[in-house]
Amino acid sequence: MLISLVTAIDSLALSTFLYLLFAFRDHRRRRGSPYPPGPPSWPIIGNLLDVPKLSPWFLKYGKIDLSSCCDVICLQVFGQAVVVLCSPTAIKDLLERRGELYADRMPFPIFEPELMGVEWFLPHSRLGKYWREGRKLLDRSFRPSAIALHRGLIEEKTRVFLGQLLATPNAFREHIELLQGKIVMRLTYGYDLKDNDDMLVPPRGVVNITKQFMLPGAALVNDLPFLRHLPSWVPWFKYEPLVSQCRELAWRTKNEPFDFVRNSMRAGTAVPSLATEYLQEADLLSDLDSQPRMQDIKDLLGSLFIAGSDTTTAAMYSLFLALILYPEVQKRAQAELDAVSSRDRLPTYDDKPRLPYIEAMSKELMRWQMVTPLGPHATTDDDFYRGYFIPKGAAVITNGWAVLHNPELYPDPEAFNPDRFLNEDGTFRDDPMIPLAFGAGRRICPARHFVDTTLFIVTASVLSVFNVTKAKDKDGNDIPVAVPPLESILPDIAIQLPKFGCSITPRDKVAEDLIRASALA
Ligand code: HEM
Repeated sequence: MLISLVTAIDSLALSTFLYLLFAFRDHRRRRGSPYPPGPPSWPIIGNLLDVPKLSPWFLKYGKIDLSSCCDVICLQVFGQAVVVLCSPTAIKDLLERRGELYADRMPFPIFEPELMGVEWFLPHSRLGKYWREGRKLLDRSFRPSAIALHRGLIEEKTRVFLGQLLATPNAFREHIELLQGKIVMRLTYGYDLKDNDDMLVPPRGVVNITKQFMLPGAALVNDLPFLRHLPSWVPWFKYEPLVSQCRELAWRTKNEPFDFVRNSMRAGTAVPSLATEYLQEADLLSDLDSQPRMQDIKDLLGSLFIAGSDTTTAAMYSLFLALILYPEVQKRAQAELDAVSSRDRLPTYDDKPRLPYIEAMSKELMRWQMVTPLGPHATTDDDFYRGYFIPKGAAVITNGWAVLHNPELYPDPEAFNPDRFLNEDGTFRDDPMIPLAFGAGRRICPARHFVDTTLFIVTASVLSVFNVTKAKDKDGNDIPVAVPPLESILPDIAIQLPKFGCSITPRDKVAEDLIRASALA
């Protein structure tokens, strides 16, 4: 009895000592500055219970009054600081002006090679040689002047897409997925996808599994990394089957298409692509198995489909939702298109200067159902901002949704209204805030101009030949469709709208003939 009392007193004394030591060191490091304000927290777990489980983060932390001082919020989860930036000023000040300090990513122990095996995925990779060299290559390949080289590819695949919409309009969601897959696989590997199962099963599987483990609190091993050393048969390790499955899919994601390129290069049949370009430049042609440079290029290329699939298909999917909900927008866009192309050809990217409304529509798409509302960065050193302390290793989340849905900046923000991006004389008005849809700072999406171009071409092409309206029930009545309430959207890295139906019909015989002729061209 006496011994256990002594042990209890010892433990209490030790805990108090450690707590005071930690508090003292923390205070010295903060130089007396407080962390940014945030909700009250519990001991040890901190704000774990404040991490939204059912509704997305941007909803909970996007309703903050941006005119107040609380556009920088701090939560603590198991001692990990999570800073949420909710205003353009805070995002610019920190992610852009102090870019180097805010360009890291959070470690995700569950992504390590011996667990899920996706540590090579560039958007997750920590700062270092792999990221810097890979990022340099991507910035070059996706710079605005280089996109001109890819326009023909986007237009070609979009024509095939129109043909598929004509043949099986009800499968429009699958056609969108295939369109995106075709564009990225051809661009990256020079590979022509045949259907949605061809080469795409592994990367889609990786996307579906990894996204389940990325939000704070989603996998205990991310917060308590030592848990990964426990054997996989320990009962709490309930996600082990998914983890092993992901490891195998991740291996196939980067190796299968890369082997295709390597074999076609050896056979002299390779189609020019990012893969052939990077390999030629790295002077690896004489030794196609050279390590580790080869490995880095393989990893970088493998990242592209994963990074671009859910995101771009979600944006295209929201185009169809906007078209059925806003028929007046559709009519105006078609009138603009008809004036430019006289309906005897499909529009091309070169028509853009004369299609300001279509350009405004593609910008509004990125704002309206913003696909990636949270860009998670991490700090590489301690920082002080407006008198607050932001520690080294803090997760820094840019709440782009809060900015792009702020009613002071975008009145009636839930409405799809391309007029936001038009001047009074009808010319297109650029908006410096819209790139937030692609993140901010050094990790901003390198493919943003490519995505802009794709959305423009797809929007213009679809509207020039199709009418998109609500689907009908068996009695011929419109099936109602609504924008899903934000509360119903599950937390995800890229927001996916729930499935909805629509009727996609050629505008007339002229349009139908044009689709058939272009799909064959
Ligand atoms: C609608 C389509 C897309 C959206 C909304 C989007 C959005 C984003 C966002 C928010 C980030 C993180 C930015 C940050 O941390 O600040 C990102 C990173 C990235 N995206 Fe995209 N993206 C899209 C399409 C694509 C496509 C088509 C590709 C490639 C073909 C791509 C490649 C990448 C890569 C490689 C990164 C990692 C950059 C880095 O960590 O340095 N994205 N994207």
